[in-house]
Amino acid sequence: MSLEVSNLTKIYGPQKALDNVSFIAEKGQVLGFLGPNGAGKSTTMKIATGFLIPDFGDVRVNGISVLKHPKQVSRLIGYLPEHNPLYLDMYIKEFLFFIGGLYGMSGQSLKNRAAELIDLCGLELEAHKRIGQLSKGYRQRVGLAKALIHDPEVIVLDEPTTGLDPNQLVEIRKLIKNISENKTMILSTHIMQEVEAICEKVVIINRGKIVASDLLKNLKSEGGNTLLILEIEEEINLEWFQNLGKVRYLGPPKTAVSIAVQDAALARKEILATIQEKNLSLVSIQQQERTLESIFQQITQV
Ligand SMILES: Nc1ncnc2c1ncn2[C@@H]1O[C@H](COP(=O)(O)OP(=O)(O)OP(=O)(O)O)[C@@H](O)[C@H]1O
Repeated sequence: MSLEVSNLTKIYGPQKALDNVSFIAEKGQVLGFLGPNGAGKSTTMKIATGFLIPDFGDVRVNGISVLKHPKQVSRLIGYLPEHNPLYLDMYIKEFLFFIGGLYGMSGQSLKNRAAELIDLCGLELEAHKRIGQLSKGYRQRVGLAKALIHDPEVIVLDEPTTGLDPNQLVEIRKLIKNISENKTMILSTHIMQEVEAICEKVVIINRGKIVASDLLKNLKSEGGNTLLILEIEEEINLEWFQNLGKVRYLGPPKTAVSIAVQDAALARKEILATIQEKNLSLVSIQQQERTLESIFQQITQV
């Protein structure tokens, strides 16, 4: 089952929060939806799950329009919103029965499904507590169980690990990876390690526009596997190093740049030759493997 986002535009007053956003998430492939704060991730997720109407564009789940058939689509999608809303006075099971009821589930099949999710989401030991008594990590697990109760084909998770401690983080990531099998999953985040650990495909949004969309492995190899960080005392003109690979300023000030290169040894020689030829003062050249984090910074920093 695919989720196809087509030409979404959303305007808030004078601000275009989304500007012609399109991408496709496909079955069996976790799609990491990345962007800095305020880029438009949650707005896209809310529209995709039928909670917000766009000014232009549509989202189709298996060809079914969320604008024309919001109820039908909501049965196909499980959504964990950024601020995971839960009923704090309810017990976990009671809450899952309540949510299942909203999807028309009842009787033994609902009981079985709730028990299955309590097990899958590692909630057994806490099952006797009210949701308000749970830690943040366990509340996230309840949010995941809630999103999965109706066994949706498409799962949309908006920053599911924000605020978790390192142990909870690893556990929840494992859980997300497990439940993603044979499903279509969109995971919105700004944590790069999370994407490296879970996702096959990456879509990067910046200031409401899609700036990259590719398989993670393609994105990482594109434009060179090594990043050279050059700092000199003078202001750098990007054109000096453009023939070596993708160059971006790291500042202001414009005295440091990152250059994504294929052949680091050759590029270093050429950089030194340019510095000598132009009589510039070298501060440092550092070499890093190109990680998703450095790609993200290169793409989303001005
Ligand atoms: N209801 C609203 N009214 C006005 N502006 C809004 C509203 N909702 C979102 N925005 C603006 O739209 C832009 C995109 O917001 P959105 O929440 O989608 O970003 P995000 O990528 O999810 O950010 P974060 O990572 O910080 O959660 C932001 O500039 C935000 O202030």
